[in-house]
Amino acid sequence: MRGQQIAEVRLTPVLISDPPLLNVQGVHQPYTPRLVVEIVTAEGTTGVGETYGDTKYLELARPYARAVVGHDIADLNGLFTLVNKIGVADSRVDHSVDVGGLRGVQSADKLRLSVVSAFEVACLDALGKSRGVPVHTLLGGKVRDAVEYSAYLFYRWAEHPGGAGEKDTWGAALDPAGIVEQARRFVREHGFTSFKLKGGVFPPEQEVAAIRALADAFPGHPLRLDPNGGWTPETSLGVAAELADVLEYLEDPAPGTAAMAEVSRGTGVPLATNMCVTTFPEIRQAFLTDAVQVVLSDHHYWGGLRNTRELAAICRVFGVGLSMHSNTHMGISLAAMTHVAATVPNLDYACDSHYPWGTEDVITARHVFRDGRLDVCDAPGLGVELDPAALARLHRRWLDDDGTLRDRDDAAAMRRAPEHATWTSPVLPRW
Ligand SMILES: O=C([O-])C(=O)C[C@H](O)[C@@H](O)C(=O)[O-]
Ligand SMILES: [Mg+2]
Repeated sequence: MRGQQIAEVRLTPVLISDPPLLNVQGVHQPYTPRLVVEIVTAEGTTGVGETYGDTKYLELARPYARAVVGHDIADLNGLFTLVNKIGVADSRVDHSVDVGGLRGVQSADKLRLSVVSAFEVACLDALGKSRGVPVHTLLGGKVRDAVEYSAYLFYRWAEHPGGAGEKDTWGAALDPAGIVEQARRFVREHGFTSFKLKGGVFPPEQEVAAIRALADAFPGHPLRLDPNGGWTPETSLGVAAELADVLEYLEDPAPGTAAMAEVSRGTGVPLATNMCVTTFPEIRQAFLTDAVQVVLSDHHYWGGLRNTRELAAICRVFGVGLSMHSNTHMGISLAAMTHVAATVPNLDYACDSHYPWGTEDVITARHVFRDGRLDVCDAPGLGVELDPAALARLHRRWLDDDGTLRDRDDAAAMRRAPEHATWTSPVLPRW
């Protein structure tokens, strides 16, 4: 159908505000790069997608945007054939954990998948709009009417070094009492009933104390701790033993599949990952060695919504649980996450989302969590509308940036604090 062919692609990199959230690598920058992809069909339907906006993704997205012109939006498999023709510079491929994202290896394929995912989502959005059906229908239909998210708790500073970026009213959270207070606000404002604490920031005993404080404040609620590979297997086993009675799962306690398998052999606490299983080729070793019991999917780097469902099917076969990972993102991605999560029967855990930390968006109406859940939208496509003025404003910020913030680097952001002027991302495991 000619009308379904892609006539134009608009790529708009933006910088969105991000609070000073701490992790094992450092601290979030005041603004995070994201890329908005708009696909316009010959008949004039527009679909939107969102992905990482760092330079390494833009470098691929630009030639890819030219390559997909003339492509039929319904030919979703063909999007992958086309992206495989885009070369990736060797310098972009890195088998260590990247300094900002904490998302495991960066293979050429994974970079390509992170780009194609936004185009796949945009095509699904356009296809849904042109057929008058929601994206979840195009994925086979929803199996639930609401998707549950967990409160994503972070140690954080009150503000960015030098007062940079946007101000917020959260204040600092650097000890168990601060984390409990943060959790209470998340509950008040969004109704979350499960909690994840981003760890790897302080020595493990302090983070164990924070989880204990959460368990006391919210008895019986699911709790997770994620130090992003910050601990040795021995330390991980110590933490697992201390928190076995309250943890729903322990996320990436130790770096790499072999270390995770070692931890797994010594504890009954389920281990989750968004670091050692982030691509299809990594699944085999991890599952065969029982290194992980839960995979945190992320449609951005797994290559879109249909690949997420393929991952879910593999997890189902192996009896491995599925949850959802999140980096800083906007409402287009949250809509995409919710549509795919609605269609996966074995999405057994509340999904992660940074969204409640965000204050800026490119959609006209921000998503609202009720009782920690998002209703699954039945409007055509993703069910979100792009706000051109907001998009232009956030793009302006990207244009005005001298390049410092266009590539996420949590270690560099940390060095901007005078007391951490010599900070480098720690060699993992740190403790
Ligand atoms: O391990 C995880 O869950 C993440 O990678 C989520 C985010 O990257 C988080 O760690 C962050 O943004 O600091
Ligand atoms: Mg994680």
